[in-house]
Amino acid sequence: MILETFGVEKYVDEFIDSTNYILKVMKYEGSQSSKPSIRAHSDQNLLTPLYQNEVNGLEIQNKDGEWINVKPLPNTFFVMTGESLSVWLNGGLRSTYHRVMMKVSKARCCVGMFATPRGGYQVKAPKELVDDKIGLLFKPFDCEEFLGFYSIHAARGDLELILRLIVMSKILQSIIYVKQ
Ligand SMILES: O=C(O)CCC(=O)C(=O)O
Ligand SMILES: [Fe+2]
Repeated sequence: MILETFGVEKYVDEFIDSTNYILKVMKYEGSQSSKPSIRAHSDQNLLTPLYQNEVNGLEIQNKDGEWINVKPLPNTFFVMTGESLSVWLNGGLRSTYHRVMMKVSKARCCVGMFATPRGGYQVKAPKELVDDKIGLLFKPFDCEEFLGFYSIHAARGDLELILRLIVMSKILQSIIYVKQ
């Protein structure tokens, strides 16, 4: 549906063939802490459909910086866009900046299907989405290589570098969106 919206549905097969899926089951104990159970971030993959057991906790940030509670609806998936999709669409969709804040004592269970570009596939916007006005906004990259680099540095505790990368990506994002 997203590819159709952007008029690039001819890439659907290539897109699906180059995607891996990781199913993650998460459980958060109930808590009323003011600290997030998952810090604010954007997923680095393509898309994340989430199913929640009707317990609040997920929040997303809007363009004005306000945190909005995502009300879990029965029999409904909530789909978040990741950084790789944003790159593939040449900035056409913004990745969803989100966090988990537990405010109730009831435990929250959540299932997420993380659709991630396969290793060896270069995430690059198709030519139809690159015009003379905005050009190619992001350097093509291999998501698996990037995630490997990211986790090695996170495991080494190289937090300063990670934080710098996150700040840089946020600055780049704001420059790109101001440009648009
Ligand atoms: O539990 C959730 O609703 C979101 C989890 C999440 O953001 C993640 O695992 O990246
Ligand atoms: Fe996430």
